[in-house]
Amino acid sequence: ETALTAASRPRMHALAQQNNRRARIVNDLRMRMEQVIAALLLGNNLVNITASALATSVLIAMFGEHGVIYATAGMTVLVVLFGEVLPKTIAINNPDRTALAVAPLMRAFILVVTPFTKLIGWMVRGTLMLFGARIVTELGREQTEEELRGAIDLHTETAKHTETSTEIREAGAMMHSILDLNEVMVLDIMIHRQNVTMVDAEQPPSETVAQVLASPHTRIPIYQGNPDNIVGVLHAKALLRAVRAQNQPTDTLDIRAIAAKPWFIPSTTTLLAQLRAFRERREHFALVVDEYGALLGIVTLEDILEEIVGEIDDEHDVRVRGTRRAADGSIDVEGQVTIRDLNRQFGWRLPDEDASTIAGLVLHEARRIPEVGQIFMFHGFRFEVLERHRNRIKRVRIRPLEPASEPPSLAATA
Ligand SMILES: Nc1ncnc2c1ncn2[C@@H]1O[C@H](COP(=O)(O)OP(=O)(O)OP(=O)(O)O)[C@@H](O)[C@H]1O
Repeated sequence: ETALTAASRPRMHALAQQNNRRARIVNDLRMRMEQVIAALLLGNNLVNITASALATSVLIAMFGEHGVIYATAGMTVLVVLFGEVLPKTIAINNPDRTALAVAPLMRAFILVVTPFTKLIGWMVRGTLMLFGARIVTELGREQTEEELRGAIDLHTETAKHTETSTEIREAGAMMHSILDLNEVMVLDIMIHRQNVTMVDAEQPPSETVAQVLASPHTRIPIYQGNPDNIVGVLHAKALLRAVRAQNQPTDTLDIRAIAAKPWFIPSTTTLLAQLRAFRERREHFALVVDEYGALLGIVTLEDILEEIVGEIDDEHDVRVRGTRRAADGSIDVEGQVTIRDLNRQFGWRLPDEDASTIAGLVLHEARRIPEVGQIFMFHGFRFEVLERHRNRIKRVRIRPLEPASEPPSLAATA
């Protein structure tokens, strides 16, 4: 029982995948732990009680009434030593090997005593139900994930002083990020609409060509009338082909006809779902909309992959847009920069549960529209509002506080 409980779940799973018969039996037994415990206890008690009864009767025959004391002392030592401590110590020190070794025999034994254990099972369940208790034989999804995260950290921790520790730490961070994909939404990582390069469908095509050439990006959304009304996504290569194929002046190009159909996705889509959608649709670019269909921003395949592997810069990419290091070491950040990007670039741990942009975080913490020049201190950082436009915070200066001067809660000064 000790070995079965302590054996590594991931390892048994991996062995079973490689067709290891014994590992399959271990997994199978673990699925019905209730039966295993009942069978083992039955066998255990049967052996212990029979041995004690025999020893007592033999020793009484030899020493008279004192035989009871000798039998109790002798059997206690034997049972505790050879029946409990010794086998459990072996099992706990080598759970995987022990579990694999005993599993087939244990399964056969369980089969034989099934009629009795079934009876015991009913009685146990009946009694538990009487007290309103629930029986859990396997770990839930959340617990398994916790266990997996713990295993990753343990692995990283043990490699701390080895030559490959940096690689292992990076690999550990990637594995955590993969597990996060199911929890993070596109809203948290998208490029906000204000930072998206778009072109007006109604402007002269030659201007569009100039804008596409000037942009570091390959896919440019086209809007008609106002930026909320996206009518297509222009691929730079499609534009190049059209320009090349056309003998007339560029201004006669039909930009809307060249553009691909826009693909809109809800902002609450998880990164895992979006990754799958990108692969299934063989697309790299999606427009993120809120529940009313209003455009919030864009997300690309690269943005999701960066969540796993960290920043991927290609020859045209710009480092986190909207951040600049000030002379005193603080960072000037545009309001629309996402908290996730900042945390990643500067190794900070600002919370991104209540707001996804830095302006949103300041508004959330300040609980009012702050004035320019106002300073806030929270989450171990000092935030100074540098620029505001109407109700929007446009620029903030951020500086990590010295650990000693970190205030316990929000403090605002005008
Ligand atoms: N039109 C756009 N406006 C603003 N940001 C964009 C635009 N297109 C892509 N990005 C952003 O640029 C980064 C790189 O994305 P991605 O590599 O998919 O596109 P790209 O910059 O057009 O480069 P590529 O030519 O490799 O496709 C991502 O963060 C993505 O969100």
